[in-house]
Amino acid sequence: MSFNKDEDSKLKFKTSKKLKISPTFETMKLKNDLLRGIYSYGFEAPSAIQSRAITQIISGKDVIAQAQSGTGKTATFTIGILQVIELKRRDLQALVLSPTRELASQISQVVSNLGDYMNVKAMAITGGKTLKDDIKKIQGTGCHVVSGTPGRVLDMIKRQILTTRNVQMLVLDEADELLSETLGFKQQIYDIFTKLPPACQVVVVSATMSKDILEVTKKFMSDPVKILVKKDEISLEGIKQYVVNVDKEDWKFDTLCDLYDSLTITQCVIFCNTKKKVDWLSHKMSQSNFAVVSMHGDMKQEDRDRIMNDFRAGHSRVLISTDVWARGIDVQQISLVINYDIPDILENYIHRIGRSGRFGRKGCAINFATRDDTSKLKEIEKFYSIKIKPMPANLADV
Ligand SMILES: Nc1ncnc2c1ncn2[C@@H]1O[C@H](COP(=O)(O)OP(=O)(O)OP(=O)(O)O)[C@@H](O)[C@H]1O
Repeated sequence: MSFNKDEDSKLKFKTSKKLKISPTFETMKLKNDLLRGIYSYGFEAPSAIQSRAITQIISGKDVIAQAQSGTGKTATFTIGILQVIELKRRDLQALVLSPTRELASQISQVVSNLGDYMNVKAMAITGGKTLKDDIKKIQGTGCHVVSGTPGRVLDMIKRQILTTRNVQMLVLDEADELLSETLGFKQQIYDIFTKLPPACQVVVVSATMSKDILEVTKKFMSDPVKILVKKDEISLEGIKQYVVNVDKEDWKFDTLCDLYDSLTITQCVIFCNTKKKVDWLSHKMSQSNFAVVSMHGDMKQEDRDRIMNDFRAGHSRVLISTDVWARGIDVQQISLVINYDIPDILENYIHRIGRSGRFGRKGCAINFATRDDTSKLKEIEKFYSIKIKPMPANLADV
C-alpha cells in the first residue's frame, strides 16, 4: 500500500492570511463577455474556492488552490485564464496539464463553454490520436488555450508545433497526481517547465495535496498564494459513505448483483483496482444480463471516447473503470460510487467518491471490504477523520 501517512507532517503548507473574498462574479471585475459566458453556462454565484482564488489568479500571482472534489476548481482556473488572455492575438497564452485524456478534453470544453462569447480558441491535445488534425487546427485558427496530457504536449513543443514563447500561465490540474513519483509524468512536466518563459505564472490545483507539490513550489513558483483545506475537511458531508463486509472476494459479485437496481436509479461508477479486473467484472455482469459499460487505459481511444460520450449522455448508467476515472471527471448525474476494490492509494479514495455529489448534490459511496481490507479502510477513516458505516439494509432509503 502506498498510504502517505507521514505526508501531512512534511507538508509545510498554510493557507495565506487575509485573502480577499469576492461574494459575486461581478465583484471580480471580469470582462463583460466572460461574465455573460459564466451566467449563460448556468452559474449564479461563485463557490468558496472561486470567491477566493479567481482574483488571485487574475492578479498574476502563483497560486496553490485546494478545494474539495466537485466544488468548481475547473471554472476557477478557467475564469482566471479567460480574464488574462488577449483574444486579439492568436498565439498560445495558457497551458493546462492534467493526467488523463478524458479530463484534458473536459477542461478544454469548459474553457470553450465559459469563453463562448469571447471567441476563445481552446484545444485538447492528448495522446491516442493522430497529430495531423491537431497541427492543422493550430496552424489554421490559432489557439489561445491548450489543455492536454503531459506526454503529448511535450512532444508537440519539441516538434515546435506548439510555441510556448508567449505562454503566461501554466495550470497543473490534479497536481499531486501529475507530480507523483509513481506515474511518470513528473519528468515530462519538469521538461515542459524548462520550455516556458521564466516569468510564466504557475497555478497548481487539486482536492488533495502532497509533498511532491512542495518541490515544484520551491523550484518553479515564487511566493505562491495558498488556499488549502484541512485533512479532516476534505471529505464532503453530502457524500454518505458505507461499507459492506463481504468477508471473501468471491462474495463481492453477488453483492453487486443484489445492488444492481439501486445502481441504475441515476448513474453509478464502479471502481476496480486493475484493468484485468474491470474486464473480468464487466464480462461477468454482462453474462448475467446486467447492462454495464467499462473503460480503462488499455482500450483504444476511439472506444474510450464512445463509452465516455454514451455515459455522459445518460445512454449507459453503470460504468466499471479503474483509477483512470478517479479524478476530475464531471458527470453530474452520478449519485453512487462503488469501490468494488478498496483503492491502494489513499488520496484516490477521496477522488473516487468525489465522482458523486458534484457541486452540492447528494452522493453515496459503497465500499466492498474483504477481511483483508479492514485495515485499509480504518486507515482511510483515520486519515480523513471520516466514519464509514455499515450499509443499511434498504439502500433506497438512503
Ligand atoms: N459557481 C458555480 N455555480 C454552479 N455550478 C458550478 C459552479 N462552479 C462549478 N459548477 C459546476 O460544478 C461541477 C463541478 O465542478 P468541477 O468539475 O470544476 O469541480 P472540481 O472542483 O474540479 O472537482 P474535482 O476535484 O473532481 O476535479 C461542474 O458540473 C461545474 O459546471
